[in-house]
Amino acid sequence: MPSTERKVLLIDAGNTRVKGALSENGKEFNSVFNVPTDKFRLELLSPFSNLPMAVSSVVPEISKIIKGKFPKAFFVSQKLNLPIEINYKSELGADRISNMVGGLFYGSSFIVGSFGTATVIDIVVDRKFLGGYIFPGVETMVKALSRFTRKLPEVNITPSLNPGKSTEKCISSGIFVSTVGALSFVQRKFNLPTIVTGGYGRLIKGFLNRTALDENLTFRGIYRIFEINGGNSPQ
Ligand SMILES: Nc1ncnc2c1ncn2[C@@H]1O[C@H](COP(=O)(O)OP(=O)(O)OP(=O)(O)O)[C@@H](O)[C@H]1O
Ligand SMILES: CC(C)(CO)[C@@H](O)C(=O)NCCC(=O)O
Repeated sequence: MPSTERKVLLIDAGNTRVKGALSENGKEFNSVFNVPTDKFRLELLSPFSNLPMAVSSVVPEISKIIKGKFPKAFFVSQKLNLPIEINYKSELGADRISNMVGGLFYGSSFIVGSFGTATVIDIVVDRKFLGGYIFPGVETMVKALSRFTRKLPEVNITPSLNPGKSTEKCISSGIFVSTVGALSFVQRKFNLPTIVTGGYGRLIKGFLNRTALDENLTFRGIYRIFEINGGNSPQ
């Protein structure tokens, strides 16, 4: 079989951006697109329409349009056979499931920190999901402060834990400390190695101990879940 036929198109549809990557082995990931969620168009998938497709989506509209055109596309969900035991009273985000399964690459007990539109911290102990934390993502905090106050501007975040001496620096440090501080608190509580992913993961990693950065964590998990559920077998 030519190698192109074994490639899988992986899609991570988040609230701010939709990302696509190709992988042949679940270890290397070649980014093929990364677009704002409201600019996502099916044409982006046309060059890959012959490949199997595995999707993690937390955006129902994106799931719907992909399913409409590609009914065989594989979607990550709690209903699948998963290598992590999950007992959750709501529908757990597909990105959280994928990130935790991606985390198994590093061991069977860990913390995942995902810094997207929302910041999510999830705890896995002995391949069992213990629970998590969801709070506003870094950019979401920036926007919310500006939106709900009269005098606070939208600022760029500079990674610093030092107290600010201007409005801009106070907001930047405040949001940075609140995000790094939350993860640091959870690390102290659970004493587990940590994997961070998402836009601000790179900036945050440098301020924490026992923390690895994996920008492909979601793709890693999607691929693994696809594989475990026989996504490679002919239909
Ligand atoms: N390399 C980077 N350095 C700093 N900030 C970044 C970087 N990449 C993305 N960001 C910012 O981080 C935020 C989160 O980005 P990321 O792509 O991880 O998630 P997202 O797609 O925005 O979130 P979601 O997955 O929830 O849609 C975005 O607002 C983006 O502006
Ligand atoms: C928490 C987010 C927004 C993080 O992307 C996503 O995983 C989601 O929409 N989750 C659904 C709700 C939940 O996981 O409990």
